[in-house]
Amino acid sequence: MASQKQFDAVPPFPDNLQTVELSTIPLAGLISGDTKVAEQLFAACQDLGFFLLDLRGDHLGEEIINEIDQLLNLSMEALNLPEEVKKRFPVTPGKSILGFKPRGSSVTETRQQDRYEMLNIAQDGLMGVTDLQPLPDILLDKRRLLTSYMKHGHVIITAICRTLSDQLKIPTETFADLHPANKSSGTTIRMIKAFACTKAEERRTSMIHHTDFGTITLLANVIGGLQVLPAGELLDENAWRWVRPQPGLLIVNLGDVFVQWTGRILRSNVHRIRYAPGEQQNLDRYSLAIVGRPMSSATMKRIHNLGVPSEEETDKTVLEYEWYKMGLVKQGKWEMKTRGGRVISA
Ligand SMILES: O=C(O)CCC(=O)C(=O)O
Ligand SMILES: [Fe+2]
Repeated sequence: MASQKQFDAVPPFPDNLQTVELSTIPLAGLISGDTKVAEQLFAACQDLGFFLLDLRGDHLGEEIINEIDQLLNLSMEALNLPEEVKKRFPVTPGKSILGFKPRGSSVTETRQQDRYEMLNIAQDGLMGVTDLQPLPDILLDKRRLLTSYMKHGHVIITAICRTLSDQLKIPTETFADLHPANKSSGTTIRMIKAFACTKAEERRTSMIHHTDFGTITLLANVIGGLQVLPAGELLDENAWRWVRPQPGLLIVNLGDVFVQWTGRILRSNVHRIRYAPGEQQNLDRYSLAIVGRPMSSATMKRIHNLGVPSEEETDKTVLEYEWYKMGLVKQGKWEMKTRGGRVISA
């Protein structure tokens, strides 16, 4: 998450909102393999599939906070480039999420147009697995910063993978080995701009509720807007809870691949971008994510065989499964619901 400086520059997140209680995991304890921290992380990944990662007071963590500050500023510059520039680097609908996604190209739960833009930059290009995708100069100029952040994200993802494997009592490197930085994957750095809402009718969903497809998402933002649905019904607006952004804390959540790999022990929770609350609503909201995926050739097959039988087994590769899910989502045939979170019964 960004530094205190960035938080001081915007109106405060209101105190009177219903927020979700998230576990706070210290990065230092995660990396050093502290047992209590590992247990706490595993519990959070089963109970909600969301937790906070405290980057403060750790050398690597402080470096990451500094990079996030710079990259949030870069996100603002990139997403405010003239439309004709952004249009030269577009996503390819149905084929690739790399590039700029324009505002309003998807819908929300009310079938209204979305209220966000985003840019995805591939890990593959930054790590030299493939050529870097075409990008505007202001981003090419920051290639070193983007690559460094990507590598740091990979360190965090690897540490979380090791902790989860250990807690599931399978070989430590099981999940980490499926995330090599030098093999093709759908992992991206994602920059998002959710638009200010100055009129009452604009205070609605910006990005529709969803679960993340991959394994681990690392999210940094300053202005509120993210909501999760801990329990209850999608259409019950009272069941949604706000996530309070905090300086130095990354928001981490698990995606669908971990649910499949663990026969639904780990949880991929529904979330969405609502609107920025309180006085923050007058500002555009920028968020920066590393959307972590395993290597594309990995399969979705179950890896962990304790626990209950899973009714959603599939042999598809990660890449095949992603487009399969996207296809069903487009046709409105994919039930967007929280999955996983089962207690190990063996
Ligand atoms: O920006 C946020 O708060 C959440 C973004 C998100 O959920 C996503 O990109 O999958
Ligand atoms: Fe998400």
